[in-house]
Amino acid sequence: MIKLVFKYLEPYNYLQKLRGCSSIAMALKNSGKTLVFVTGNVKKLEEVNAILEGKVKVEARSIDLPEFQGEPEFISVAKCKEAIKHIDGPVIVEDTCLCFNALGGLPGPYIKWFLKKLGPEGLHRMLLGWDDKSAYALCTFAYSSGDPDEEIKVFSGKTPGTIVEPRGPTDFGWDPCFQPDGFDQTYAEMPKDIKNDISHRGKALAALAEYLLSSGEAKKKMRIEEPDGLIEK
Ligand SMILES: O=c1nc[nH]c2c1ncn2[C@H]1C[C@H](O)[C@@H](COP(=O)(O)OP(=O)(O)OP(=O)(O)O)O1
Ligand SMILES: [Mg+2]
Repeated sequence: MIKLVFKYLEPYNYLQKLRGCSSIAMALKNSGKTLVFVTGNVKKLEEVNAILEGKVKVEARSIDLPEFQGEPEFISVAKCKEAIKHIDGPVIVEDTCLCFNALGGLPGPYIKWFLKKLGPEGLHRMLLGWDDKSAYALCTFAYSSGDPDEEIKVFSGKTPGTIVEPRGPTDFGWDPCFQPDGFDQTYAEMPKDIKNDISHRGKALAALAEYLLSSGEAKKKMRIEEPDGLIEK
């Protein structure tokens, strides 16, 4: 009997659902083809490894991909097309946006440069003239099976929150100034497993894992197996 591990996606349940998803890990283990995550950001890699730990083995390749402009899906697909030039086999990349609602979604995909020049404190100050401090973090993964003729698939995760005065450790980007809705801690202050459970990245990876589990094509490419009893519908 086949069980769909990811039927719907609710906060707090992403990791629990991923934990039930060991067939992906088994498949990738047996496949000889490892899923390669191309990123130049070690903190992203840490989170991806923590979220997929024991389920999907991800091999990292540090390549500084171009910073494309445009809508998040376009950027992610463009990064993926660039990445598959360097990798033989299945590849994932992701692009992360931080979008301020008062600013029509900006900085969005350009957050990297705003963060670099202004820091988390400056990001908070950008909204001082606005009553609306709401924002959302958006993560867009793009997956290629490795076959350049095949369509690149996109998986997104979005977490709403508020831009606050920075609080907590400063080791990962804009985490200190983003407080997700329903929490009184910023991403930086909260335990890593809680962030990963509710984050833009956790949600996007849950959607990606669901696809890998349910897609016949991906299963064939990576020889994903579904042992009887592990999954049910
Ligand atoms: O969960 C996060 N919490 C806080 N900050 C974050 C997060 N995720 C990305 N960030 C930062 C990194 C970069 O300053 C910008 C996204 O830009 P983005 O192009 O996607 O990342 P990147 O260039 O560092 O790595 P990559 O080589 O995968 O493109 O936001
Ligand atoms: Mg980048």
